[in-house]
Amino acid sequence: MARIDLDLAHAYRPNPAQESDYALLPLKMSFRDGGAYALLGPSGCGKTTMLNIISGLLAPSQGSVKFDGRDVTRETPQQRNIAQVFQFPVIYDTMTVAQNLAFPLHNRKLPAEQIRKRVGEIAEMLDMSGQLNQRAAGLAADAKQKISLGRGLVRDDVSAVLFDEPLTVIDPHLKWQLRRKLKQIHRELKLTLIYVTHDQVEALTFAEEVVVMTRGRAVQIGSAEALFERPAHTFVGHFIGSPGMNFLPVTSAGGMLEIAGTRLTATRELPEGALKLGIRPEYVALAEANAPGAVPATLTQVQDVGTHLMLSARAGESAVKARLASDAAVPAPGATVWLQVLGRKSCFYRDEELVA
Ligand SMILES: Nc1ncnc2c1ncn2[C@@H]1O[C@H](COP(=O)(O)OP(=O)(O)OP(=O)(O)O)[C@@H](O)[C@H]1O
Repeated sequence: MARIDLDLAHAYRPNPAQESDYALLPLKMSFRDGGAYALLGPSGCGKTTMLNIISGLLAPSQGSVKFDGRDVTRETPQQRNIAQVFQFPVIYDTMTVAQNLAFPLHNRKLPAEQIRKRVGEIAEMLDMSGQLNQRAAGLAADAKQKISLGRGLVRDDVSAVLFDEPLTVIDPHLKWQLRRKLKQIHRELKLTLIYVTHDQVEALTFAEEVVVMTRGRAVQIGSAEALFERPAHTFVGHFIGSPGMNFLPVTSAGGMLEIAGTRLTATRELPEGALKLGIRPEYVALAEANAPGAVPATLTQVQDVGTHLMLSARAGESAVKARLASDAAVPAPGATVWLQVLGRKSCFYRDEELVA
């Protein structure tokens, strides 16, 4: 296993001049030895570019990649000792499940007994013990992808295992099971795992730390809790959560805040000037009229989604959502409600970056 340090940028075109010429803007970040990471972001944000630079399939146009302090920037995936699992199964159809799983170990010329033991362990973790002697050709797509996952995880001497949207071909129910399985396998094997996905649920259930990316930038690296509670960038607030964070323009002056036409006393020290207040729908509450930290809003919609109520309202020019208990007393759409938006859970942004 290795600690991985990136200090690089990448442009597919020569002589990049502006930000949009870069697939990855200059970044400096580290992946801890034995950590489970997800690279999360919308299509085109640079996830696969970053993964390919880590694996050695792609050399960065600037900067370096280090494994345990050693510069590996020009090394191939084989030299870096990387295992990879792709979107679609990469297996040998004519071999049995056991032979497929054993293949990376045979290549390393491990003793037969050790191979047999390790293949048995991995098959058990993936619930494939009963299929070891079946030919891969006859198996369904998801079983084949499980073999691919197993082949990625079978060696314990790799620097890291990289996954590029590995559950794409798996049906939703099994996907859920496999995500949990991968997390369990990580706890048992302590491999460094890096997992690319555009699905926040997949990233948040699998990884200890999630790297959130947008337009070639890694805007935050953090636990599910940190991304939810203290998004470092408005993109994270918006992208993580369902629905995402509410944002309201705020003017801060001398300890007072003007939010949606209402003047409120700031509950903590804030920079002066124009800011954005970010508050998760989970933390917006109904309040009494003129309550401290509350603003008036017009209720536009109330949805009962079974486990809770989702309120949509308009405060000044801003749309605000609030998630309330399903038995909350809520007036009909059109009514004025007071929404508690200031409190311990509020975050403040300037130029899209968290400032308080
Ligand atoms: N081989 C290439 N040549 C030129 N541009 C590329 C190449 N590969 C990717 N890009 C561009 O680099 C940017 C980042 O792409 P990348 O594939 O890394 O994003 P991604 O987040 O993995 O997206 P997806 O989930 O759609 O694969 C995109 O603008 C893409 O069009």
